[in-house]
Amino acid sequence: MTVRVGVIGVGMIGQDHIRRLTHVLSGSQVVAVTDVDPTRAQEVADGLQGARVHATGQELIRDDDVDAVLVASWGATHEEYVLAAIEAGKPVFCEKPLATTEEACQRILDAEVASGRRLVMVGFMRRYDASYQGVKSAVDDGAIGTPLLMHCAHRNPSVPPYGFTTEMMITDSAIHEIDLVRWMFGEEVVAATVLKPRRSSKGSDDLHDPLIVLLEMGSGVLVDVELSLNIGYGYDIRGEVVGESGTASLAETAAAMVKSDGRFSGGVPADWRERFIRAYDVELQDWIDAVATGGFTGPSAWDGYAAAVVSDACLEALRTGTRTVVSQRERPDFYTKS
Ligand SMILES: NC(=O)c1ccc[n+]([C@@H]2O[C@H](COP(=O)([O-])OP(=O)(O)OC[C@H]3O[C@@H](n4cnc5c(N)ncnc54)[C@H](O)[C@@H]3O)[C@@H](O)[C@H]2O)c1
Ligand SMILES: O[C@H]1[C@H](O)[C@@H](O)[C@H](O)[C@@H](O)[C@H]1O
Repeated sequence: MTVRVGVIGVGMIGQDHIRRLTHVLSGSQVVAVTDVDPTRAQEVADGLQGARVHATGQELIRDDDVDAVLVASWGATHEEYVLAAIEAGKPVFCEKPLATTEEACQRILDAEVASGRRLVMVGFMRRYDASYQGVKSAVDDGAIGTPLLMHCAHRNPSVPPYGFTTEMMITDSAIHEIDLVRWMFGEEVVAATVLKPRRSSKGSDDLHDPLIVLLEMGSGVLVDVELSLNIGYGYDIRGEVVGESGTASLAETAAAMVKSDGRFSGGVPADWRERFIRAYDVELQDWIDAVATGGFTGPSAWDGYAAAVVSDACLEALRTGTRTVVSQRERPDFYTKS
């Protein structure tokens, strides 16, 4: 079966996912697109054979020729589309974040549980990255002993000078590490603290960049996350778990290390598209395969909700400057198979 996909939001990642669905992966075809920028939607459709443009996301979801929906619009718009896809009984891949508040994620959970079918997958692609999987294997196998700490760095070369707020450093960027550590350690974050170091002059005046986020896991594992969103030199994602008897770190990602003239050098990825290109491929193929067989896979709406609860606690910690306890609702049995 070829899964006929409709894409809502055809900006950077929407177009990148369309490229992989069309030219890299198997079993799917992009048959419809929409965007609040109709010119952009038309340009993207023109590059696809026979894809139609819908005026709205709601209209695209109702299209009988669309089997499954991919949401890649701005975070705050995800909720309405995910809810509409659930109502239409169609599988939906939603880019992170699932929604930008705990309340919005709760509405999605309630709707999916009421529908009786697992329809939502959230785009937390780092779980599909070979290097993160290697670190997780070392943790799970006991190769480094009981885990005690994790150090993370999330460095973007730059973010747009307008529109990217300090809060988005949490909701849009740190949300990756929030999901990642829940997956890495198989437990929940119970408290969060956000520290504001000296501000970089490279970001916009109202952006407090960098930030340090401290996440306390239920077992006592402490995670520190450096968020530097105007680091300049490239897209650099780092992670190291410290255990009682060893450490496990993400490897450098350069394809080659060149040694010459008494020096060594290697490339740093330009952006997330380059760094996680394989992870996105594996993640979306996994989704397409699950949709084709009527199953479900990957990070669930519960994972999206759990990350949003922590992200909300981080925002509170950012506002108040204090350690903030995370409390989540009881996990419905519906999500125990994740
Ligand atoms: N997993 C990842 O690593 C990753 C990487 C980049 C972006 N993202 C996520 O993907 C989403 C899009 O990010 P982006 O970088 O592509 O942004 P972008 O601004 O490049 O693209 C977003 C597109 O959505 C459109 N849009 C906005 N509101 C809409 C609405 N209500 N209906 C239809 N279209 C709408 C915009 O016009 C734009 O074309 C965000 O949620 C972001 O967090 C995830
Ligand atoms: O939306 C992007 C994307 O999620 C990237 O993976 C992340 O590194 C950026 O910080 C964020 O702004």
